Amino acid sequence: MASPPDTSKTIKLERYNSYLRRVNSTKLLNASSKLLFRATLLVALVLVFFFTLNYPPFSNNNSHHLHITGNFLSSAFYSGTGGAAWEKKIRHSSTPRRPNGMSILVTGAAGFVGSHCSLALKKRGDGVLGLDNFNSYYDPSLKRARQALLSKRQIFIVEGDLNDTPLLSKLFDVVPFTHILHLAAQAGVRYAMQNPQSYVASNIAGFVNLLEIAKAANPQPSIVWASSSSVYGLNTENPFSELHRTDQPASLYAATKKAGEEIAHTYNHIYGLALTGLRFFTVYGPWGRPDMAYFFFTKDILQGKTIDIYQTQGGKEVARDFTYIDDIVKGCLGALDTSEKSTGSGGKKRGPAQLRVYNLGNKSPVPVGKLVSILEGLLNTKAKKHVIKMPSNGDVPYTHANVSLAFKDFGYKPTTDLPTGLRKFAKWYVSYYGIQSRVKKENHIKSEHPEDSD
Ligand SMILES: O=C(O)[C@H]1O[C@H](OP(=O)(O)OP(=O)(O)OC[C@H]2O[C@@H](n3ccc(=O)[nH]c3=O)[C@H](O)[C@@H]2O)[C@H](O)[C@@H](O)[C@H]1O
Repeated sequence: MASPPDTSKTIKLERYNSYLRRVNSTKLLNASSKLLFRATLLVALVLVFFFTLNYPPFSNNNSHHLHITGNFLSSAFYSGTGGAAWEKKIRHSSTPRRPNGMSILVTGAAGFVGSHCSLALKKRGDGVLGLDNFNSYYDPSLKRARQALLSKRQIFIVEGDLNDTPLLSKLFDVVPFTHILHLAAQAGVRYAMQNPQSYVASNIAGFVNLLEIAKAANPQPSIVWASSSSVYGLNTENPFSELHRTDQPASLYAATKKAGEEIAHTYNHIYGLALTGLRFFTVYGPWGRPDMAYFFFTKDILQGKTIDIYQTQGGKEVARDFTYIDDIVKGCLGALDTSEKSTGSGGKKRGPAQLRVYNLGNKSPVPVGKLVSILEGLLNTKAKKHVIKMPSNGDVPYTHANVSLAFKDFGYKPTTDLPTGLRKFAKWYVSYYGIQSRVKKENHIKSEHPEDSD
């Protein structure tokens, strides 16, 4: 009889295998609980992130917020926006202090025209909330200084971009703005050759984004926005009237502003938004833009640097209808005051709405050579002039506004001539840049406190 097989080894092996299975299953258990623990931690962190921002996106009655919250979180995180305190500041800044006052969102509020208009609106009792991305197209410290000035007058500027849809939506959720004064833009005629995309991003994409938000808002705001004298481009009729051709822009800047006018037509036509475009003519004055000729000429003259003075290809002087900031502010307020209500609601047009375009100029073109001689007198310094043919950079030879339409509709009447306006600018300039002692001594320009200049 065959002896039974020796199973002792098999039994040992089975015991060993069962031991291994136990060990492995414990390991597996450990690994999966670790995984579970980490996932829970991650979820908890995300939740903490939501709630520390104190931002109530899910209780919002606008359903589109649900899918844009993620984007808003990123913008909120980087710009320090969101939260009850932030919303309170926004409401406080936007609340009118006069009966029937407006509640206005001013885009580009840290900019030249934006800061002046914000102060003027606040002064008469309107509620003003600013929006500005503080980009570095020119020295952002000047924008910060304007912001400080506005802040002293209880005007809050939200730091954000026109293309930040969730941010704009949020602002309209917090405040039912009656008006938008849209001045944020990529400005400058010549810079368009260096950075064309920035013009498309701000002046076209950003504008469309703002209009999308405005058309969906309830109530829809009325909108006044900055177009430009540059839309007249190669127009040769003179002075420029709103009836003249604007289909021959000479620069991409002008083309984007002209595109803005056509886009405004579309949103008025489809959604009933009331829109007014203002064609500004070379605006100058205290707190101005350092990229503009009168500003950098002043700087260069004081520093003894050579300045280029452009002539047309035919050897004629280049001229501009330089318009003083206070006149432009009056024009902006006049346009706001005569704006009718938008007619749409819930993103749908309910009837025809107002659509307007106005020139805001000075009716009095001045050659650039004359501008320089006025500055030389004010600064008591001879400029080192380099007269050259105007490069092919998008500039036009002259501008000259006919403003009779703006006069008829809201009494627009420019009152500051170039020598008077440049004197005010020079006073501000020497004070702001702290060079008053030198200029004052030599030129008897009494510096004025920057706040007095608006
Ligand atoms: O009305 C507008 O819609 C635009 O106005 C402004 O553009 P412009 O009228 O071109 O002003 P600005 O650059 O100050 O040049 C002034 C003059 O100096 C000449 N110029 C310029 C530079 C130079 O080196 N030499 C020179 O002679 C130059 O040829 C011109 O004749 C705004 O910048 C623009 O954003 C837009 O708002």
